[in-house]
Amino acid sequence: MGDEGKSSETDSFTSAMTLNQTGLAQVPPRFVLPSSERPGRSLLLNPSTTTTITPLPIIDISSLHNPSLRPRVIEEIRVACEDLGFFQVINHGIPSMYANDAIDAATEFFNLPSEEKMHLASTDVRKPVRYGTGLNHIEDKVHFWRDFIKHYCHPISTWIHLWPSNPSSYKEKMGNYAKAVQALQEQLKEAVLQSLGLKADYLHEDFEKGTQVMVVNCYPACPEPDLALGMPPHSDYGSLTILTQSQPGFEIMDKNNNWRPVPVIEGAAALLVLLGDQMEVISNGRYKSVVHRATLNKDRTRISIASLHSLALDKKVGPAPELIDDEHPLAYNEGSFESFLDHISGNDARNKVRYIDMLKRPETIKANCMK
Ligand SMILES: O=C(O)CCC(=O)C(=O)O
Ligand SMILES: [Fe+2]
Repeated sequence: MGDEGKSSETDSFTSAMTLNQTGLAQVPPRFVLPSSERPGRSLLLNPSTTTTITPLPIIDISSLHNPSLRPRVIEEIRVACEDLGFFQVINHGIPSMYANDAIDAATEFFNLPSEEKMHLASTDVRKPVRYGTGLNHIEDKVHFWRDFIKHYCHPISTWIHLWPSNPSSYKEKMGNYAKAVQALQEQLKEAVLQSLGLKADYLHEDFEKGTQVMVVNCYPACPEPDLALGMPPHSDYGSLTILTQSQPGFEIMDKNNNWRPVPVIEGAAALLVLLGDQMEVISNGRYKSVVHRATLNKDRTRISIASLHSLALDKKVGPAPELIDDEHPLAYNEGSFESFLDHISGNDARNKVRYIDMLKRPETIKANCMK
């Protein structure tokens, strides 16, 4: 790497955009991952693969409102959830302007001088607004190539005054997108529950008391994208995540442990839908939360906005009783995300322990291994 002489220079970076503008030729050593964790093994990028690549599901959900066509859409959702825990939706009713405006507001925010953003900096995962960057020492030990801001949304009226007030349009643009995504999530959650054979209003009151957190990520262009990651592999803890990305970089892991890049579909305004750990538990393991990661681009900064929807932090989530039977014995213990937070230390981004792993019943893990 030839980085020794650079360390004082790279240590002085305090923001993703600052790093971007310096035109570094090499990745500073603290971002370089051990070779086994580097990203260069995506299925589409690996010519030696013999697996047949099936396209990732894109579901047109305009017919969800049509009683006679709804079952067909629900069936498509069931297949995608069983296979990948992931799908993209089109014709979802959210004008593309909303996502574009939110991405523009995020870009303006991340372009601000770092001193301004640092007012919101924190490593406390329970903070309602939290700015962090892998490019300085907020997240010590392991550094990932991103800046991010996380903020609570649900209900927006309670939290929005805490969101950034610079750029001045941030609250309005991010707020419009957040509200639209919350409404979409409601429809998708009902469809996913129905696809499991549950009632659309299963745990309705608990979901009403749940949370929506927007995670707004900025991944600056990276001179050596094969050596680092923007976000390490993880699954989201909630029920559903809805994600939009300005550039390619998002990847999911399929059943064969292959990384599958999710391209940006030009003109389609597709939104990405990810099943989280809580949905895996509710489904008693029929569906699995999707493991995903963010890779980096050499020339372009990438923004992604992940809207994480979950049951309340203190809600003990367990499998739906309707989904436990002789063929599908109880596979998870009940447990709240709050109790998980009490058990892990430090920042989620560098913690390899997953919430779902805390909930899996040991005898089920053993039984699955023996299959
Ligand atoms: O940036 C991405 O595409 C992934 C973001 C993500 O997984 C998250 O914020 O939880
Ligand atoms: Fe995620």
